[in-house]
Amino acid sequence: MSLPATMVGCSPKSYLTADTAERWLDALVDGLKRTPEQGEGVFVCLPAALLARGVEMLAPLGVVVGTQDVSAHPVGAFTGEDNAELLAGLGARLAMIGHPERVRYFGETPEVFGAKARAAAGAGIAPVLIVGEPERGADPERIIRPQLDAAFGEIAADAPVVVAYEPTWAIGAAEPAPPAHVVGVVARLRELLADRRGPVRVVYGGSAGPGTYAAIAAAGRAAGAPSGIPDGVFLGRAGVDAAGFLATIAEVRST
Ligand SMILES: O=C[C@H](O)COP(=O)(O)O
Repeated sequence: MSLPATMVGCSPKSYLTADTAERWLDALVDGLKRTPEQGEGVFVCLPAALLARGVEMLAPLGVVVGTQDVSAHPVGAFTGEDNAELLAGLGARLAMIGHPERVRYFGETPEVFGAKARAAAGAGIAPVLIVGEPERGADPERIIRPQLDAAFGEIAADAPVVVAYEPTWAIGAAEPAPPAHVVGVVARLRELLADRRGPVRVVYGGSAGPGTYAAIAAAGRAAGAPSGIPDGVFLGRAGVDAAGFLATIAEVRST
């Protein structure tokens, strides 16, 4: 599976209901249809319950549709689980793995993340690996290396992956991580990912919205560190507002 060169996406987490999801999808379709690129370079990671509808509405525009989770278990007697084969068959091309909210609220461990990455990649779904340090001031590399290893120990070196750098302290915060900090970590992440043989994209998430990508790109240019500029941004709350998501898509495309 290939990945777009630039990737700007949204995980609406569990903010949507049946009604608001329909309005959100309608607004995205409407906004994307007004752009020459339509859904190129755009991705969404939806609750599994919205996957089929999201694929139906967004995939024809070229949006890459994925999920926020994937079962670590195969097809079988695992009540409540959404196995990777099922998700892939419904059109999922991405699955988020390792989000701090999965750790905090659902007790997921690096072993679970590894098993989920294996299941996703085995079904042809690219894992979106969420990595980042838990506290401001912590050494990102010390935390990120084992997070990457937990997944990379389970999937082939040529499997496509998206790595979302999301420092936990910047998720659901008043503002994103400082642009210079993001540039430093993303540049190092690209070095850590250099031995991957398949497509790899690096995006930034954590209170991102309109203005975030432009600020990081400006910091990367000012530092003479183009490798520190991520391939896109990954929105949570700000993207639940379709206008905010569309504005961010336009910004990334024009930066
Ligand atoms: O996956 C998305 C991130 O957790 C970002 O969420 P946020 O933009 O609401 O901070």
